[in-house]
This record gives sequence, structure tokens and C-alpha cells, in this order.
Amino acid sequence: MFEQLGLIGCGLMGGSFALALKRAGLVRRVVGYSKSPSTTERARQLGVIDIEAPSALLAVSGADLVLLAVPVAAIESTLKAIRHLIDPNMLIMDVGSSKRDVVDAARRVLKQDVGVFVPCHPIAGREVSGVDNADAGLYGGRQIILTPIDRTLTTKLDKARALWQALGCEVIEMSPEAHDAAFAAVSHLPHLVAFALMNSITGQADGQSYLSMAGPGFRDFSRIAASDPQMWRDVLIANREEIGRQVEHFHRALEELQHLIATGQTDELERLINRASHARANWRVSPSAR
Ligand SMILES: NC(=O)C1=CN([C@@H]2O[C@H](COP(=O)(O)OP(=O)(O)OC[C@H]3O[C@@H](n4cnc5c(N)ncnc54)[C@H](O)[C@@H]3O)[C@@H](O)[C@H]2O)C=CC1
Ligand SMILES: O=C(O)C(=O)Cc1ccc(O)cc1
Repeated sequence: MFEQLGLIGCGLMGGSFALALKRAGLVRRVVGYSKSPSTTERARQLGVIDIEAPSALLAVSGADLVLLAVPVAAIESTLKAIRHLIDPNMLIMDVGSSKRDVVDAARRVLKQDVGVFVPCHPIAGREVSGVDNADAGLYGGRQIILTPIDRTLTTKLDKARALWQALGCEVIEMSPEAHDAAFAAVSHLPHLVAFALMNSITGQADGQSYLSMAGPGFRDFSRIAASDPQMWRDVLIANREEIGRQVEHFHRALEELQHLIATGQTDELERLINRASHARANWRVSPSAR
């Protein structure tokens, strides 16, 4: 049981975390801060937070648990804003979609106090953002990746693991580097491709007319293109090296298919589609992707 959650970033992820914690009876009170005062006010009106804080520092004052649920490019400035009130009794976590940049920022800003920070990435979320979409059930049954570093205190890591498990998550641990390599492939590239697909169609003279005829396959494929622009701008920039590698792999795969189509190599084309089809059919849907 935590006395006080200091929530910085009262949006989809932060708001859902606060609601989940409250529903599980794991927190006595939630003090929240978001950059825009109207968002913080809305979070209180919705019962996501109990008290509005006028600054990140004041949200952290008196907290034994702190969650940073802001876009990844805002993590460093947020840590700078709160560092004077960080004490050894606190557990500080984030939910950012990239991890190397986040741990680098935490090392730079927190220095000898970095051990209280446990970097987290819930493989839960949606293409919508904002506190109005906050949902106490968002995390249940999902995977959560923890990316501790050498300085992360074992006591804090254990506490973070127990907390996410109490919210019904399956906890996985890996290095920030391994995380960023994997999620460049299975999350960041798919979002990038979805953005590119939408722009490629809408950039054509008849694009709107084509879109008006699209069916369920297009709907499934393109859903994530509606995701939050600021959040994704930050993630794509933060993990640019790994994403660059994945874009090259993807280019090669696309060019190979394009070549087979252009040259009418039906057998080889079918072999490659067959490979993709089997891989997708045999993909054991993890809890986080259900
Ligand atoms: N949306 C998703 O599906 C997932 C998002 N994430 C990560 O979660 C984090 C938050 O994303 P969402 O909740 O989806 O975004 P959101 O836009 O719903 O919420 C972010 C909140 O942070 C506030 N904010 C922005 N800059 C701030 C600052 N400097 N100080 C204080 N508040 C600030 C915004 O006003 C907003 O209320 C991001 O780092 C994202 O990478 C992780 C997993 C899934
Ligand atoms: O909308 C979806 O299906 C997602 O994939 C949500 C999501 C977005 C970003 C993350 O870092 C993790 C999950």
C-alpha cells in the first residue's frame, strides 16, 4: 500500500495507472500534475487524481511513489524539476516507450540517487490519448518491461515488480538496449509504416476517394496511424538508431517483393507470402497483444 502517488502527466497512461492503483486499493491518495492546468483539473473532476498540484515538484512532495507519464522527451526536464525532493524512501517509475534515452537522462540528472528510479514500459496502450480515455483496466493482463541498470536498487526493482504484478501484469526484465532493439521492430517500425501508408495515400490526388472504399484489412492495418503525434515524434527521435536499422530491413523486404511482382516471379512471390502468412498464423499472441 502506498500513501501517496505523485503523478506527473495525467494522460492516458498516467491516468489509467492512477485508476488501476485506486481500484486495487493500493494507494491512499493521488496528487497529480500535468503541463496544462486544464488537464490537471479534468483529471480531478474525473476522480483520476485527488489533489491538483501546481508543479511537478509539488506533486512529488510527500509521495512514496512517483510515476512519470509524460512524452519521453520531457523525462529529463521533469526529473530536473523534481530532483530536490527525491528521497531514498521513494520509488520512481516511468512508462516511456523508449528506454535508452530515459535511463541516460535519469543517470545524468539523478546521479547518486538514480537507484530509486525503475524504468518501465507497459506494453499496453491505445491509439487515443488524454485523461478522458483513462481506464482502470488498461494494464490488466498486459506485459510490462522493466529495464533496470547496474545502479538500480534491488529493493526498488522488487517493489516495482510486485506493484505491476498486483495490477495483473506479466513482468519481464531486460536491458534498455535490448528493449530498444526489440521495440524498434515490433512497435516503432509498425507505427512508422502506418504513418507513411496514410501519407502515401492522402498525398495522391484521388487518395480521399480511395480511402472511402477501404475495408476491414485497411482498418486493422492503419489503426495505429491515428496515434498521438507528439508522443510518436519523441519516440521515433529517441530510438532513431534502432529504428533506422529496422527501416533498412523493411526496405529490403519490400523491395524484394516489389521486384518479384514487377518481374512476374509467381512461385517465388508465393513462397515469400507463404513465409509471412505462416509466421503470422503461428505467432503466439502474447497477453499484451490480445
Ligand atoms: N499511448 C500509448 O499507447 C502508450 C504510451 N506510452 C508512453 O507513455 C507516456 C505518456 O503517453 P500517453 O499517456 O499516451 O500520453 P497523453 O498525451 O495521454 O498524456 C501525457 C500527459 O503528459 C502531459 N505532459 C506533457 N509534457 C509534460 C511536462 N513536461 N510536464 C508535465 N506534464 C506533461 C500532457 O499534458 C498529458 O496530460 C509516453 O512517454 C509514451 O511513450 C507507453 C505505452 C503505451
Ligand atoms: O495501440 C496499440 O495497439 C499499441 O501498440 C499501443 C502502444 C503504443 C506504444 C507503446 O509503447 C506500447 C503500446
